[in-house]
Amino acid sequence: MASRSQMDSLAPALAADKAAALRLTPVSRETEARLDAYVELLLQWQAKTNLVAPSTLPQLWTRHIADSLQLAALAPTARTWLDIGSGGGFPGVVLACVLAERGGTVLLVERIAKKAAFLREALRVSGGAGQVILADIGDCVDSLPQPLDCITARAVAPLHQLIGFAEPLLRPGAKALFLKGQDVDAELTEAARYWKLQPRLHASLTGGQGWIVEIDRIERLEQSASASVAPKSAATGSVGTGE
Ligand SMILES: C[S@@+](CC[C@H](N)C(=O)[O-])C[C@H]1O[C@@H](n2cnc3c(N)ncnc32)[C@H](O)[C@@H]1O
Repeated sequence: MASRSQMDSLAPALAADKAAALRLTPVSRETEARLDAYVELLLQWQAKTNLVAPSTLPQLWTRHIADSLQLAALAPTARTWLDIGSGGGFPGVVLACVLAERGGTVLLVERIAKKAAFLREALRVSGGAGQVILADIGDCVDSLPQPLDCITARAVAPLHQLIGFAEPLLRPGAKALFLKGQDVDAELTEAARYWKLQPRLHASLTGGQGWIVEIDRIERLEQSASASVAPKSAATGSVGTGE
């Protein structure tokens, strides 16, 4: 566990970062309280289980929580969510905190037992609305409760693989929201070898080189094909217009 003095020395930076994050992605007092409980637990577990890159801890709220919260605004009517590879809880636990108030639930699929144990404890202390499934997503797609309204993933696998996981689950009216970094164009080009897509790209509210790839329809190509997806230059660049 992180020592008391380590946590105390982080407190001023975290307080400023939290204020910045909640200006970007405002939440209710109830959701904020849930997120506070989650953050406290994450800081306690961080020393024994590497849940986030240690260098990002002072920016925990902007780099991780606001990054996750922005997805809720892109699918405001979605009730049943699936987060693939939730790890330390991004975006899954954060979305569970939002959905506890909004109404809805998140399935958090994680294949590492220690992280799944953390996720269960995070849902317990925060009161987030979710369920943890300890499994490889490739092994449990067929047994997941359905229908799903929204599928998410961050930092889990290349886009073409995520699309492969999502394809059998993405019914009409549902969508996938994948958080991606600066290589999004290359990932879209690679994905277009296997899938016919019409993705929408949203620039991340949290800045940097982040993008959200929104996909609401996936067709498998019979044979490999050259790129058929829009490059980043055709992005909407807008968050909050996805519904
Ligand atoms: C780099 S971490 C990212 C965690 C979190 N999504 C985030 O953005 O902070 C990737 C996580 O995905 C999990 N993971 C990778 N492939 C997976 C799979 N096929 N099924 C379930 N979990 C997977 C790993 O165990 C790990 O916890």
